[in-house]
Amino acid sequence: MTDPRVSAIAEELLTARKHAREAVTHPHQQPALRLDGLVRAFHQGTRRIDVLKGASVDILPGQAVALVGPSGAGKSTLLHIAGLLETPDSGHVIVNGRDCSGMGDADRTRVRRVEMGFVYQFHQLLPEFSALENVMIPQLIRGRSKSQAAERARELLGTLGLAERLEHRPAQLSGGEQQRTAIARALANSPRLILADEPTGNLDPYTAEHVFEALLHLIHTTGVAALIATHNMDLARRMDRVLRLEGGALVEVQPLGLT
Ligand SMILES: Nc1ncnc2c1ncn2[C@@H]1O[C@H](COP(=O)(O)OP(=O)(O)OP(=O)(O)O)[C@@H](O)[C@H]1O
Repeated sequence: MTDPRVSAIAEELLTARKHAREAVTHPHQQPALRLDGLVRAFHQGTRRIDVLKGASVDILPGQAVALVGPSGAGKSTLLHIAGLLETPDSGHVIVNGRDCSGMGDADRTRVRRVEMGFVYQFHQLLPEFSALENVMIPQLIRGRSKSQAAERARELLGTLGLAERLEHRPAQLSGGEQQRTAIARALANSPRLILADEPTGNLDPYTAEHVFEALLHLIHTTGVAALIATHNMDLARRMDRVLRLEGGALVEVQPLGLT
């Protein structure tokens, strides 16, 4: 017989996914992220590579959105632009209703710190600090007190199953534990938007599954919006929406129809 706690969690997840899908058809909510007509080309010698040719999308709070496409399609380029690390040749990045296109460096950094969390394939945790400290640091930078930051870090790491690993340094954690710590760090300041580039790409399939489930659970329970680039079609089809980069544009595809 299924453990009732498992059934309750499964039901909670299904309801959250249903709401996230419904949000697509009830776009009265303000998007956490709007990409509007992004264009980006690179020049190499005399050669010009048109990577983005008018990529647009709205992502609503609580939606986990997969970003797929073949190698070289422009997924990382799009994430860098959405994360305000690069500027497009034209087009707009609108975060929680604010157009960030014309912002200077200081404002872009502030929006990144306050509104966004980043998860990369290689977690980039600070090796000399414990898991707890790694999750506290972005909060201390934001001006939270040490005790508040520690409380929030404990709560997040506990939710991710790392309550017994708080004092471990990255080298003393498994790959999956390191990546879960990185997810906790990304969520530490309660961002409105998570941007993730192959967040489970360096993990074995079993560990990847656990890390992905933890990430999905947090997206659906906190209401953060997430754009997650992945080559893993099994993971992509379990997200609320799937966007494929095709010919420099974003095309919405049906998760269940993915190959
Ligand atoms: N700084 C740069 N200078 C020149 N070309 C670049 C630069 N950055 C990216 N490109 C080119 O832009 C294209 C898109 O690269 P991008 O890394 O965004 O693709 P991707 O979809 O993330 O690929 P992958 O799945 O392999 O990570 C590639 O052809 C790449 O060579």
